[in-house]
Amino acid sequence: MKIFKQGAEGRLYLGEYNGEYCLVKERFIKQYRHPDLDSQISRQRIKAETKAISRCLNSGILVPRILHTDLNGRKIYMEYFGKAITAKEYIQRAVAEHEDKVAEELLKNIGAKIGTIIGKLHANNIIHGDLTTSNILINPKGNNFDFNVYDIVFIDFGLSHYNQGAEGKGVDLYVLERALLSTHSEQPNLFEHILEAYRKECGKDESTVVAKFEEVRARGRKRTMIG
Ligand SMILES: Nc1ncnc2c1ncn2[C@@H]1O[C@H](COP(=O)(O)OP(=O)(O)OP(=O)(O)O)[C@@H](O)[C@H]1O
Repeated sequence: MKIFKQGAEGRLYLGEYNGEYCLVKERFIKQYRHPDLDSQISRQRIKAETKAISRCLNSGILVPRILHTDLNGRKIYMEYFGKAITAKEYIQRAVAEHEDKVAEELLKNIGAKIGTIIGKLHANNIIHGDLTTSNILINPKGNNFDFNVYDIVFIDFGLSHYNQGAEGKGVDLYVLERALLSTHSEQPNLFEHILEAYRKECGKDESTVVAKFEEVRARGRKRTMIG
């Protein structure tokens, strides 16, 4: 068993299900939590992830297929994108490996693509819950990595939920903006590129959601100032 990633919440490893090579995501038991509560949270996350993934697939949004869930074993077996890198890595490499103008164009394109997908998620009332560039995969279409030819795959739906209201969507955008500000502080235009494409895609509630996002952001600023 090859451990792929070991974090505080759980571990990822490469496994097999029904003869298919896959990624297994296992959540740890938290000793500090009451066992019943811990088991409830873990089940809730796994269910949230599988539900959101099936909603995404029905809406034509690329996500890893779920091959199997094991609620008692706290495991999800999912499709593994072996050639993919995270959007975080893509953005860092795009900037490091290209001249400014080319890099700006690549960032504009990826921002537009990401914005369109988040717009689609929200048009289908899927709130991701943890939008960061580590939770977006860039999957090359060919065998060799090409900065222009790739699919975008959203992952990590454990904190997701289904909600038609503007608040959840506004918060989703705010979480992403904060993540970009801390992870990609040298690319201040990235969020604007995302928001521009988002507005075109997210449907009839577009202006209500963006107003809500601005309200959430203003609340966040106030909190930061007060400390
Ligand atoms: N289906 C997949 N195919 C390829 N790589 C993946 C896949 N799912 C996750 N990864 C990789 O593993 C990393 C962590 O995945 P994920 O965010 O789902 O796990 P997590 O335990 O919730 O992590 P964290 O708590 O840090 O968010 C991703 O950033 C990505 O690099």
